[in-house]
Amino acid sequence: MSTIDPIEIPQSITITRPDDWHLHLRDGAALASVLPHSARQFARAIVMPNLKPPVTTTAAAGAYRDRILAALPEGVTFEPLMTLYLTNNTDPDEIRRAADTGFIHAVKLYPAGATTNSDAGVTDLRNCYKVLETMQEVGMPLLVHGEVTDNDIDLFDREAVFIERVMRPLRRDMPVLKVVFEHITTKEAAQYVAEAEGPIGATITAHHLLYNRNEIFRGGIRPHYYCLPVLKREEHRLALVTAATSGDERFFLGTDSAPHAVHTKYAACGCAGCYTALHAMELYTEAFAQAGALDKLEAFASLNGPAFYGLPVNEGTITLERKDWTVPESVPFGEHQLVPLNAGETIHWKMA
Ligand SMILES: NC(=O)N[C@@H](CC(=O)O)C(=O)O
Ligand SMILES: [Zn+2]
Ligand SMILES: [Zn+2]
Repeated sequence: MSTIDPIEIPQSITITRPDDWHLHLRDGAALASVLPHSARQFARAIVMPNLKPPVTTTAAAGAYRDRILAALPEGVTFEPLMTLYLTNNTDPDEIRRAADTGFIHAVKLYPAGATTNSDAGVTDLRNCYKVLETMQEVGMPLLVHGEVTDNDIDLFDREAVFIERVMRPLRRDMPVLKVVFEHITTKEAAQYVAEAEGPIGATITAHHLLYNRNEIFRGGIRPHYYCLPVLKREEHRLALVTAATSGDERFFLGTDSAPHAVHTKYAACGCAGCYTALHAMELYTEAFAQAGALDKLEAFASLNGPAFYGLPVNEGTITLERKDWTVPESVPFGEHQLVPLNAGETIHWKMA
């Protein structure tokens, strides 16, 4: 993967322990399989609520948090930062209850039908204005899967159209609401976030920093590179790399690691999602090294996210070494198997 002269790149890099600000942990036996991968690298993660059924109440989020903590291996510390799934019917009182818990850190907007397990999502954000006002009042961030779902809008344009049709009107009407534009994939989104007024941040995945849409079709159709929002053209990847390595504190790490059992990826209608929790920090380090910006990795991975969420920076550090290793072909996923991104490929950085 690396394109830079090896002598310019250090043999190792040590940074403050990072967090993952966008993660899918699933539930049950699947949760127990994937959780150690994240906990090995990250101290905390914003845990997505798109379970079946979705996590729509404070009580459900509390129970899910308990299951996550119970699934942690002996002696491993990891703090799940819980979220609620916004629906057309979310009650403003639920937001107040959530804010009072101290363990619910955000509310997630899935436009209905936009992605995996989004059927219960919001059909029209105007249904939610009372709830959004309450969120604004109590300082609860709104995390946004930013894609329109209209069938007349091209799949590759759905994020850019979302900015104009949903993001700008929303933020004009709710100027104090903290918003995270999740897993941004386009130069339009990167530019919007960099220039917008008011409290806004964005997460960027490792795969959108490393790959453009050719990767989905290289030598044949490769379902493990299919996620939503889908990988975009090279010019967009370059804009994301520029944003992530800029030092701008609005941009922070969110893997969007989204595990799906192998038989649901190799299917006539395969699921969207890339599994990167296994080697996330190695992939981000690769992306920053390729850009000659390893000095900007710590801000992106460990400092900007806590600043946005008003949480302390982690204690302790992690070290990544320049060392080749091969990503396994598959890993257990409950009673099934899961194929990680880059399965069978050589990665040039390894967590020490
Ligand atoms: N990113 C994905 O492609 N899939 C995610 C959902 C999401 O984050 O949109 C999933 O839960 O599988
Ligand atoms: Zn999403
Ligand atoms: Zn996601």
